Amino acid sequence: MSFATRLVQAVQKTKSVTCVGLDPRKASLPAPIREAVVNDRPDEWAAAYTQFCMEIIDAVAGIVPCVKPQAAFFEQLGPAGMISLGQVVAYAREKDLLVILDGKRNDIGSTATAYADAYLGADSPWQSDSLTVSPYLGRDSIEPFVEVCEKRAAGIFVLVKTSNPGGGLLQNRETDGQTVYARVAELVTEINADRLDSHGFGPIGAVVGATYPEELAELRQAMPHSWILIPGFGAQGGAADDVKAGFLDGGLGAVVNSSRHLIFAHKRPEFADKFGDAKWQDAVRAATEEMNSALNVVGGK
Ligand SMILES: O=C(O)c1cc(=O)[nH]c(=O)n1[C@@H]1O[C@H](COP(=O)(O)O)[C@@H](O)[C@H]1O
Repeated sequence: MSFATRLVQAVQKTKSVTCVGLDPRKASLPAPIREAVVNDRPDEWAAAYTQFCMEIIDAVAGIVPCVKPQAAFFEQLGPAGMISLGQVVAYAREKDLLVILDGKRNDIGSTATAYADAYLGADSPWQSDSLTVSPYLGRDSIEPFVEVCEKRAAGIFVLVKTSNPGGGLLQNRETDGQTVYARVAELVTEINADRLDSHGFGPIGAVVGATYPEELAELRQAMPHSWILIPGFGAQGGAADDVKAGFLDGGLGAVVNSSRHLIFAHKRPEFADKFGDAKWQDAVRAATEEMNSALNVVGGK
């Protein structure tokens, strides 16, 4: 079954469009996890990240469709971090969560094939369900991912309009009367066109930030066959009303990522007193349930 169809089913089963971002950061880890690191060694931190992410996965399994491990935080720890990333991906899949690996990879076509095989291929050591991909090397750099997606029923999310304030420098540039992000969206739609599942979704999703609600509305129209991954909710200022335009009629078509606001919820004033470091897992679950409710109100399934 294609990744897009599996995402439809996961959203319907969990009645949630929340994606929990797994972005472990040393300084923000709850005390019970941090205290296990005695000698400040990368392998100790890696074990802490694995423990932290697995407990988050336990807290949210069944109430969200997917998680998004951010490779950067694991890469910071070197080889031990990469082992941790592999363990976290495997554990999430074991718990029936779809994994969007956030690596923002790409390169010239022949190297893109290696990235595609590495993260999504049949013999991939990671076995991720999907991967975030940069479009700026052009169509021939995306096609190797599409091939692997078809072979292994995987998916990709192409960066179309990112959530950061500086993204517009290139993405909002106009050439031939069209913004660069609109051209990327057109490319995504072209590639999806003859690869649709029974719900009308193709394997090529798109990333559009919650911090740009007007562009999100425009891009929802421009990419009717894409799942849209919407990061920037919570810590970056995006709120439920900002992501409303990302959903198709019926509440499908978008998943909204939040990382810091969910995984470090024990530090947020509204959860700190009730849960604190000792019950940090309960804070993750409460914050995730709160996000689910907020998104359901604005039309997410
Ligand atoms: O591809 C992404 O997930 C992504 C794209 C984007 O435009 N903006 C963005 O914030 N992200 C990622 O989404 C996560 C956001 O984290 P929080 O700001 O803590 O919710 C980080 O892992 C970012 O790398």
